[in-house]
Amino acid sequence: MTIATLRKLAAIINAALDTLERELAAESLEFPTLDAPYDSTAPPEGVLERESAAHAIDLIVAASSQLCASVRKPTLTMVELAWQHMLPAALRFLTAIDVIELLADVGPQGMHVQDIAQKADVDSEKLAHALRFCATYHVFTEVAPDVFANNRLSSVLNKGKSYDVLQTMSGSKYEDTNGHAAWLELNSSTFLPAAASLTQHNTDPRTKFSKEPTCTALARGAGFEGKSLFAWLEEPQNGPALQAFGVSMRATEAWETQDAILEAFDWSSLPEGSVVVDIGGGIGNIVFPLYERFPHLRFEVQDRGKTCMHGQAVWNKKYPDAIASGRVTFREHNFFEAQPRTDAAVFLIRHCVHNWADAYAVKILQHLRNAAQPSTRLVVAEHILPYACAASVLDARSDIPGASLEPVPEPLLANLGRVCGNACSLDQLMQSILNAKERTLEEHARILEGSAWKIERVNRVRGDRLYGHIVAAPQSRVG
Ligand SMILES: C[S@@+](CC[C@H](N)C(=O)[O-])C[C@H]1O[C@@H](n2cnc3c(N)ncnc32)[C@H](O)[C@@H]1O
Repeated sequence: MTIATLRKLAAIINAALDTLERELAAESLEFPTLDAPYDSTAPPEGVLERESAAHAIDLIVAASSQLCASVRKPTLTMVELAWQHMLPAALRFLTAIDVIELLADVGPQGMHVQDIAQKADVDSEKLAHALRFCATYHVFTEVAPDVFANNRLSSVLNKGKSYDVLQTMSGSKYEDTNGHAAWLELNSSTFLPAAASLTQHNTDPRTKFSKEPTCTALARGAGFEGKSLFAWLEEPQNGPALQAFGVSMRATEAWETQDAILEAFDWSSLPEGSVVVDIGGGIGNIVFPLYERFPHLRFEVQDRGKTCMHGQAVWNKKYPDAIASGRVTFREHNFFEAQPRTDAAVFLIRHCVHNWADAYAVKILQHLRNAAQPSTRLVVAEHILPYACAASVLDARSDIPGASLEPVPEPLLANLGRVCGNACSLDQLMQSILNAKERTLEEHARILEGSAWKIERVNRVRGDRLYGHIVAAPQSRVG
């Protein structure tokens, strides 16, 4: 490492800022300020979603975090990493007492902690320190000593209801939200015991090689060994967690390029009345944009019984005609049993294979293969984990259209470091709560080939380096 290497990182940041400035200036727009709430519909946000701007932002995130890791005293960085769990703990506290919605009502001048504490009936000193901790990581702005306002980051956790309405609610506050507050709640409470138990689980001779969903770090930590996460979530005492889980799936849409599902497959090429079956579709949220944009298609969402019931209620509220007209159906179906729909044009499976170790994932995919017609296509929507080193021939899989990744500038990590951090965190979460994983392209290819599907192409919507839609066609039938 030399100063010249550090300057290369700074040059990457400067060049990427030039790109952002150019793209925004072309439309007489400014970069959105960190001090104002996030509005995904504002014109600058549309520009920032475009491929070239999104890539420039990735380069800034990768280069700036690599620069910080390079220049800062290592002991300070490692101490900071050891404390990372405190941030979601503080955010959960603030979300639970609806601070974000309270601050949304007062706007940029913010509110004094004494007033927030009085309304929320909590200790003002503890509250001030939690808010300052978050503001130090750019979530909330401390506009004056002990006066805090929402900003671009904190506003993402807004549950979309006024503070006063939230105080009158007896049921889940997460219903009809963007899912981000529910995702925070789930990860900072329900899933938290997994982190504390991971080392014990991975070193105990009884459990360290387990690939079973019933013998996980979370099951050990939360005391439900012998049951799977999904079965445990359905127990009566876990009603709020199950509901938070369902709603939090909405937040997962932010992992992908906006409305990526619309470009994940050539949906318009499907004949009138074609059926798209969303396997393990949860409440059917990924179907929302497809339902709106492609009126010639019909949809079946399959999941476990309770989730289907929840999904039907969500659809009846959001699209009263959808189920009534028969264009959307829900079916309780266990994807480890024979697939009842043999007329599917597309089997869509999003964020399900990452919940299972390879042997289980192959079983799920085999059932789909056995129900496929020659024209049926499988669309697997998942992360495609890039290696942290320069991509090998195997990772690029250059024989598969769309699989290769553009090289990144030196000296960045090949997976753009922190840009890949969320996918790697999810990978670790999957391991600790389900003995499962996010997969590299090689790992995806292995389970698909093992279930007689042949990858036709990988759609990386608008150049997305982390997330892919793998389109596969049936190979010769398996048993
Ligand atoms: C991570 S969620 C993904 C939901 C949805 N596909 C999405 O992308 O938002 C996994 C889904 O698999 C469902 N699931 C788990 N086990 C299942 C099974 N044996 N049969 C059918 N669905 C199952 C869960 O209920 C959950 O809705």
